Amino acid sequence: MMVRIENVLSAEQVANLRTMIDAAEWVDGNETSGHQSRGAKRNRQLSKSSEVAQKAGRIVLDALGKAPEFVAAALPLKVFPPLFNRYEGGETFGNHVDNSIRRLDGTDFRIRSDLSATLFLCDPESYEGGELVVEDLFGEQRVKLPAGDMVLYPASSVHRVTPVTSGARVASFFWLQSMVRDPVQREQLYRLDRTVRVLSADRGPQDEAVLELTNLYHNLMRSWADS
Ligand SMILES: O=C(O)CCC(=O)C(=O)O
Ligand SMILES: [Fe+2]
Repeated sequence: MMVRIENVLSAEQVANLRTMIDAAEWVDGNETSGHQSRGAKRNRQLSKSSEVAQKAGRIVLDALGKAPEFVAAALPLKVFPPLFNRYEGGETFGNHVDNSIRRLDGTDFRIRSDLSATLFLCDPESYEGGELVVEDLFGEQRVKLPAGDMVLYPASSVHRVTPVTSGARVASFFWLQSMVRDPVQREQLYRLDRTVRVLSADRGPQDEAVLELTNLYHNLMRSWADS
């Protein structure tokens, strides 16, 4: 399942983040590449150990925690500290897969990457190319979102970023482990949650059907979720 989450960051938050990160030191994006993706990747990243990256990452994490649609879709258990990337002058990230397990250097913090995410930090009109292309069995999904919006997509997918032929594409990207490992179960929970919210807005939270479906949601979570 691919999900678009709108307005994770406000325009003001995007502008503040950009001021903070644009002035920082950008290094070769292969700092965080696995063996397979190394040859495919040509971009820049904020050095993961830099203070600015860590501070900016905490701002993104904080915003994620306040984005109910993100929480409902991802059911996050552990989020890897967000990173920041930048593509310009023809830079690109060819077809690759994301590592299944990620460990934070020098710590025992480790996640299984169930979902990958890109949070866009610039307007789509400000650059050419730079589409995130995610392959699934149906074909290719092409994503290029307004600043402040993010896409969640299966970490199991082959994906790429097309060359940025003018302007610059700046984004935050990260991986997370979901409480619900199985993507089919996770999607059903998300659909049920959305339906309950629609019904609840219509009938009120005390409605008998709303109560029963809410109970069903939580009982499925009890069966399927790690916590
Ligand atoms: O820049 C993006 O949107 C995706 C980056 C990516 O796929 C990665 O770093 O593994
Ligand atoms: Fe990737």
